[in-house]
Amino acid sequence: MHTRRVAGDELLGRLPQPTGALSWVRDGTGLVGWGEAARFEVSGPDRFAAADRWWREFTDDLDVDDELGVPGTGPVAFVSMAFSDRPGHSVLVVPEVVLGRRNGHAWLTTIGDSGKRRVEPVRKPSEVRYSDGQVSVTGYRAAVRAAVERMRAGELDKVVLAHDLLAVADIGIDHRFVLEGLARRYPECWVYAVDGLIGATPELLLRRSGSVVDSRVLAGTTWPHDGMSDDELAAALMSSGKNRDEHEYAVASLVQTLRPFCDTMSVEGPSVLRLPNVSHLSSDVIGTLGDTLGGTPSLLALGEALHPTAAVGGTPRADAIAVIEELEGMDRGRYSGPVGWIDGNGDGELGIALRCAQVDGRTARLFAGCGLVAESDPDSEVHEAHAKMLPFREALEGM
Ligand SMILES: C=C(O[C@@H]1C=C(C(=O)O)C=C[C@H]1O)C(=O)O
Repeated sequence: MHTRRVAGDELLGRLPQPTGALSWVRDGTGLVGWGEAARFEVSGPDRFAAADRWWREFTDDLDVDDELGVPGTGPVAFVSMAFSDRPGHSVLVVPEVVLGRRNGHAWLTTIGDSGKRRVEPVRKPSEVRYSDGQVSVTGYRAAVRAAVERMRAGELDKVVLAHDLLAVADIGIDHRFVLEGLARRYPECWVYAVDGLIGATPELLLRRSGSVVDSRVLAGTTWPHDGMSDDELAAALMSSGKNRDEHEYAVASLVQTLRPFCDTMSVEGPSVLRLPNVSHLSSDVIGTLGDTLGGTPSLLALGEALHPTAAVGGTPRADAIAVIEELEGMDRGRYSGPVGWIDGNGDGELGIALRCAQVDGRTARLFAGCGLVAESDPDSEVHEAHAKMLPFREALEGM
């Protein structure tokens, strides 16, 4: 395999075909890929370790010719892990072609003699119809109410419940059309696509660049309502005890899990991250990895320890997972699991797969969830989940 410097500043615009897009792009930088040189699928509680092992063996056998030698050059796999230990299906895809841009570098990596693909024009659907997914809005409201009762009874502190929505377009969905729409409206988010899971997430589970790791924790959300200005919404979010509690649980759980791996750690925040559809309380956690026996842990090994954070599971983690299994009543698939890319040195970026849908032909299954605490109101949470589905809906409809 070869990595070469290239000129040009397009990423998503270079994807040649309507399906099979691979993407991890934020504000014009990142990686896109196409073609499949290799694929690894796995499920179960050992999925992270199995994926890590497979990737190490795969890269050990490669003959790499890399002109640049920076994170994202050389061998790269796009990663999308299932939320749940079971059921669940996780996947690593090694593209035939990777196009990357970062820190003033642009590069093209190819495996074998591949790369030439017919370029098909991007297609826009003219009609999209929606219907209930596995969990309707009514079912979701009831599940939220039941979860809030459990928290008022002191059974747990926080749990994240989600529901889904089906969209059917009049033509096969062109992954590139959705990705371009998401990237245009959400430049602050990581716009991703792996094996049909497509979305724009504002939340970074973990990035590893050598010994430095960082994470963006989000929890505590508001959305435009009651004619409030953006500044009023942000001020209300910062001073909301309910949202600050929810946020604190998420930061504390991340720090606690990452600490054993780190020599130093710091937290910046919370501040308000403003997106077109919602605003979140946001904190950045930065750490330096310490040397454990045999070196520093890979991104996938760290992802295994961190997932699921309180942003998508809850607190305490095991109690929250049990409540999700009991009350949510759907298979999340890869929604709310880690998604991103890894390279041959164990570096890379894993976001949390939010604001997304699983796309298959003309159908997209959209997901959104909300962090619940004892003070949560079921009607507000229904509105919040609706607001979180807007990015994908608007991109699919071409708004
Ligand atoms: C679970 C989702 O989002 C998470 C829940 C949040 C909240 O409840 O405030 C905020 C950001 C995410 O951590 C989702 O978008 O589906």
